[in-house]
Amino acid sequence: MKVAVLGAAGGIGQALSLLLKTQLPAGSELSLYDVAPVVPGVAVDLSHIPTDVKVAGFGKDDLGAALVGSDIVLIPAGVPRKPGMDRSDLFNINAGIVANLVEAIADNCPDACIGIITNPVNTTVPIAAQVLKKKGVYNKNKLFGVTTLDVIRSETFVAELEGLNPANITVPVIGGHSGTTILPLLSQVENVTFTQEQIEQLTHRIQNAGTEVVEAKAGGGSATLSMGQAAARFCLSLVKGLQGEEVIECTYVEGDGSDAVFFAQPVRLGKNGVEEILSYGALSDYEEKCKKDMLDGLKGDIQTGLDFVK
Ligand SMILES: NC(=O)C1=CN([C@@H]2O[C@H](COP(=O)(O)OP(=O)(O)OC[C@H]3O[C@@H](n4cnc5c(N)ncnc54)[C@H](O)[C@@H]3O)[C@@H](O)[C@H]2O)C=CC1
Ligand SMILES: O=C([O-])CC(=O)C(=O)O
Repeated sequence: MKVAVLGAAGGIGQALSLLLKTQLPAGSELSLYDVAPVVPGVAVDLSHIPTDVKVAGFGKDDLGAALVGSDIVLIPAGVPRKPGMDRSDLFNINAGIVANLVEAIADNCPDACIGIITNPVNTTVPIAAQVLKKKGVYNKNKLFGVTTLDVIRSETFVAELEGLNPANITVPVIGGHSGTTILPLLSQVENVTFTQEQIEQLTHRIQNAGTEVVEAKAGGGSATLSMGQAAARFCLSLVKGLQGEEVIECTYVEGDGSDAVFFAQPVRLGKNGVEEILSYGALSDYEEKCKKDMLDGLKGDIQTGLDFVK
């Protein structure tokens, strides 16, 4: 299994690469690409960890070499938020970065599964889809917006509130990855009952958890360590799927379009990427209203991405 990380020298990239170096199956290859000159050093540093995962670093002129033969490409390249910014404020810089990187993926490893981490995810995933379509290699079952951070935050916050082990909690999170488009389905958490007030407070905290980190880092960036963990979990699920196991994850994909063209929802991963888009089940009245209220915003974010690539 070959996994490429584009933006590997950044805050997320380094945390993610460390986790993959220690957790990918034996015999895997990890290919680290970044425009920052430190990237070969990150690769050398990781290569001293005694696991059977080969690491190679690629600088800015070697994107093709980094990508060739990749089964999975993860993209955390781009700029993060500062306090006072929305994720959509990152569009001007990050849209072009994602478009260029995805174009290179189309040229060098068109069959790879692609996980987009770069914000604004609601918009960068449609951009990636358009670029792949233009190149004639779009496979909707292999393009993912990584929304796993919303899932692990939900698991953590529910466990904290209820005094439970987060390992035993599952919370589906649907919609998108910014503000109210993040919709945790707290009505579906097993063996826990919340008051309406608790549901509203938890929902608000999960939707604003990115901002919580941005403000706590006070200008030093956004979530990197928890995102590294989230992306590693998602990547390892993709690996298991490609190896023939069935795994379920919530992720932002092109589905049947019944809510929006791109929508985060539970999917069954397998040898072909998405094997099946799963139903997210019945929503409570509150969740139904939250979904209805956010859909126009999500659709607008998607259209911005579709319009970016002419
Ligand atoms: N999907 C999600 O849940 C989350 C997404 N993010 C997003 O992830 C992105 C990265 O965040 P951080 O790692 O904190 O930022 P960072 O600034 O620490 O790292 C970004 C890296 O990307 C590299 N880079 C920039 N342009 C590039 C290009 N054209 N090709 C390759 N590498 C390039 C930079 O050199 C840098 O090393 C941001 O857009 C952030 O908003 C952050 C947290 C959660
Ligand atoms: O909030 C941000 O800008 C980074 C992010 O997507 C998150 O932490 O969920």
